[in-house]
Amino acid sequence: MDKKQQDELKNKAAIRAAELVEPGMKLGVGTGSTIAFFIDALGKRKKEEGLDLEAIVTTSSRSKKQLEKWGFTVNELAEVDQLDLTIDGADRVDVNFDGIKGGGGALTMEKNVAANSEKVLWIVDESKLVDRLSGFPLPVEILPISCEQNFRRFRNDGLNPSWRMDGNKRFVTHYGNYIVDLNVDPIPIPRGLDDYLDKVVGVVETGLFLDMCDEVIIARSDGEIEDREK
Ligand SMILES: O=C(CO)[C@H](O)[C@H](O)COP(=O)(O)O
Repeated sequence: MDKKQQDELKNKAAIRAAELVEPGMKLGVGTGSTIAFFIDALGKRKKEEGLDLEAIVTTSSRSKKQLEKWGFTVNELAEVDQLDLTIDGADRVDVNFDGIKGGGGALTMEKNVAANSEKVLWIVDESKLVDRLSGFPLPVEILPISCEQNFRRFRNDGLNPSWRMDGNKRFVTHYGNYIVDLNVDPIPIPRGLDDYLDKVVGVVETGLFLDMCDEVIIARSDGEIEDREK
């Protein structure tokens, strides 16, 4: 599938997801190229139908800017008690609705927003669907203070780490941290790896999103849009 076809699929799935947003909702909005299509579809609903939301929270300055361009007022998560629905993309989704996220480096915000949402919906094209989490490095956000020690620890523990780069410099997250991508493919026991990473002092968050997603909208290459609920 070339990029143009993949973008068409992302756009189709994004339009379907935007139809599920109800007036008055408190909505979480993720980050990425699929979500950029979703924000445009949501913005069109605002323009054409006057769609009004009680609150909208997002997970990157990129998405925030795009939402504001469509006239939405963006709230901070801390100002909102509980979100009704969060719509986001994903890098990989397995048969249990567990996923890898953080390809765009926004995993910490994305996980915080998802964790404070009644329902989480991911929109993906079918290339992201896998039986077991595989085919995409696992992003881990780490504090700069102990980053060298933690990088060595991951290497010694066989997790094949690589630094996320931005040109010839290390990529820096919204919170001023680094991202290490772990090249474990497939991830044999996602819960076990998440528990291990959770115990490493200096790990801020991982791109393993386990037991968080409730629904996935999948755009298939045959043109069909599939809506799977857990
Ligand atoms: O987790 C993410 C950003 O941190 C994105 O949701 C994920 O990378 C999917 O991106 P795209 O829609 O561009 O394929």
